[in-house]
Amino acid sequence: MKSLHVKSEIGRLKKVLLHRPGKELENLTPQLLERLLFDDIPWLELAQKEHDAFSNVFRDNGVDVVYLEDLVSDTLKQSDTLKQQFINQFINESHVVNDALKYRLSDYLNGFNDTKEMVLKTMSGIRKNELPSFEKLTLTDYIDDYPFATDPMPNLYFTRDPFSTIGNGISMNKMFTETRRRETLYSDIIFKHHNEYKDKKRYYNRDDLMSIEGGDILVLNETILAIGVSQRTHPAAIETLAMNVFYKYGTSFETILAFDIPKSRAFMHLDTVFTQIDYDKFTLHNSIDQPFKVYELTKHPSKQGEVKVTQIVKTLDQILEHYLNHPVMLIPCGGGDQIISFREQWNDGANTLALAPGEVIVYSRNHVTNKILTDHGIKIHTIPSSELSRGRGGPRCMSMPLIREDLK
Ligand SMILES: NC(=[NH2+])NCCC[C@H](N)C(=O)O
Repeated sequence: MKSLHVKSEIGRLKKVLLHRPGKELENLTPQLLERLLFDDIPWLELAQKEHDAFSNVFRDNGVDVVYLEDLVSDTLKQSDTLKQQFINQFINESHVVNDALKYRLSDYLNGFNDTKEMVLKTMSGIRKNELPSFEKLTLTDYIDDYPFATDPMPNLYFTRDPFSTIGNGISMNKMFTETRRRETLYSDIIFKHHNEYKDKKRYYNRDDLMSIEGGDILVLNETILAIGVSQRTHPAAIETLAMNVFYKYGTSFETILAFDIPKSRAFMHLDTVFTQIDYDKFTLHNSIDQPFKVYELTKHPSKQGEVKVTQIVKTLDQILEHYLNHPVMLIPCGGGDQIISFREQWNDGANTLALAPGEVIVYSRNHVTNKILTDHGIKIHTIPSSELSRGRGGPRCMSMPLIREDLK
């Protein structure tokens, strides 16, 4: 079996990548929330329990769960050089302001006997006052009272976004916000050096120019990708990915549908607008304006090596029916009720993760949407969500499928 294989959104899930939220959540303060893309401060202990319930749903359903922190530390344990290289890169990309602090950080991280503890420390953020022999050495130390030597990365539990499994390859995403950019250091090290994951085809790179995030990338089937043109994903990034998918690497993908969605946090990614729950059923954002502007990208029929772009303006169901070749049903979050829909959309009611066709993981708090799904014959696995939902992402955002079975 290949170590990466995802040719749909709904094929039976066999292996998934998660990150169990850690101390990075305890380094959130009201002052940092907006910049670190949170709306509230989750209580870590309960967030971890909720996350464990999430991972148990996978295990109970035959899905192999792997954790980001384990893959990274297994990779780094292979060689001291690699570990040092990772530490250096982490410090460089954390925008540490002076050399004295850089040396202290490097010593501190090298002082961990346990590589996984060291990795978790880079994720949680390092406070200046936890560095050994912290004393004021430089002008910055005297005057700058910012508490962190390196910022926490609270969004790491949204493993959907930093890289995306596409077929048997990946897109190593370039994150839109500075605060999420270092997250791809972890996936980068895995896909460069982990024995099972190294040397996979890369359709995008973290140092490419324009941003693209995994929440915007949906694998509709083995020939079609849907990608949101959002606040976070730039059209030029989609064009680069298209060139790589169509020409540079032989892949099965022939069409990319670029969905032009509103450029605002309320429509953060395409997977907050719709997710697939069955062959013919999708959830839908409660207040998206229709028709959609969608751009079809294909190999140019006459100009070798170029991408042909065709604009289509249609409703979402018309678009999906045309490309999937069968009728589809869109199920609006909250059933369209003015109050319920906004409330449940706020808690990612439309953001489901399929374990198999017609079987999805959802947040328990979105009980109205969940009931509608059940009424439509969908099997739902509910997970507790009072803390996890404060990061504004649902089950799809918190998971990156590595292997799905092909659809029949
Ligand atoms: N695929 C998703 N919709 N991810 C949601 C990520 C939420 C996260 N707080 C952010 O703003 O980046």
